[in-house]
Amino acid sequence: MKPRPDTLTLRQPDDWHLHLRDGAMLAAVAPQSARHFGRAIIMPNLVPPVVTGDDAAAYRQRILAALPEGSRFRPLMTLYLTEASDPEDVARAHASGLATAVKLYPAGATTNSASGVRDIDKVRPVLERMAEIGMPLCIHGEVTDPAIDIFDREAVFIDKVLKPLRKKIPDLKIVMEHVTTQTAVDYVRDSSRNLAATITTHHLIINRNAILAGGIRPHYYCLPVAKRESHRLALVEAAVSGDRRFFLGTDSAPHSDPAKLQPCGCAGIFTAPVTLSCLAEVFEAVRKLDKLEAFASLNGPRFYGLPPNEARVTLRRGAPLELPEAIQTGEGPVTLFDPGFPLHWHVETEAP
Ligand SMILES: NC(=O)N[C@@H](CC(=O)O)C(=O)O
Ligand SMILES: [Zn+2]
Ligand SMILES: [Zn+2]
Repeated sequence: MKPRPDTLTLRQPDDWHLHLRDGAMLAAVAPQSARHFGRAIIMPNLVPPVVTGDDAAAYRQRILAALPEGSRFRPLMTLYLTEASDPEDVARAHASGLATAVKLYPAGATTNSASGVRDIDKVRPVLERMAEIGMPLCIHGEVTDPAIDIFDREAVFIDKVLKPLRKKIPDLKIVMEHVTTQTAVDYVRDSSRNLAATITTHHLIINRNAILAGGIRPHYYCLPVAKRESHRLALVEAAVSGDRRFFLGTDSAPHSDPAKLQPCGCAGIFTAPVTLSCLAEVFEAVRKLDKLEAFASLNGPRFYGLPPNEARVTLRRGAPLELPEAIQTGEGPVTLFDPGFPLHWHVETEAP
């Protein structure tokens, strides 16, 4: 049997789905991602949302201002698709290099999605324009029909929305964000082109028992909600497979503890600081550490048509990490994702 490796050097990973928020929260969480990641696709679900090219330019400046001195972290901006989005504005923002992608939230599907899309036909001119110019669409893939069980909303979205959309606009490049089901994994695997999926840190680690068994645990509540164990196993299999259509999007989504610990608490799990250590444990457990670089550092840039990062990070096995339970922010404490097992992999990065 091969001895277990104690170090692993990879091209610096990127995060293809990240919430940085704004104001005091942005100031606290941006350095956490910038420590480990080269780039991140920045989610636009602020209040009010980042809709236009001008909104994205201003938000990008606020993100850059929140980074530590000398940081090389690059925020890749997305535009929040509304029924009033202007195809010309979207195309201009893409052509100038300001916006990397557009984000589709079905109205009401998740945190700050009220300005999202109710009728997908209304945004067809934008989507057709994006297909022409090769601009990817990132999708929160859940239906919002209250008659559909929350555990089925992703699978129903694939049938009712995604399949018809991909038939109508086959040239549109789509990322199904934060997939949580075997159904979604199979759908992506069966597609021939223009479709990929991000997988989060937490969906590789928890199933729905983490939220509900033995007491209700709001810090494990996110959307799409974690599913049963067989689905988690399908996600792990996809992530470690090396298949280029699956890559890391942490969906690190900080909310203050007071906002989470409520009779109706916010959805979102804050994983950015522990993601690389968690992933190393997950990949190692199935003896696929050699596939971590593809998942975290190579497949994402390839789908987005960008070069992988030149910098390297080294993961080194050591004593279990001692992590704070929460980070302090100007909006109150934000609890860190606890994977429920010790994290032995320490992250060493090249100095900026
Ligand atoms: N994933 C979540 O549970 N929450 C995200 C929104 C999202 O990505 O759907 C958030 O912005 O808090
Ligand atoms: Zn989402
Ligand atoms: Zn998200």
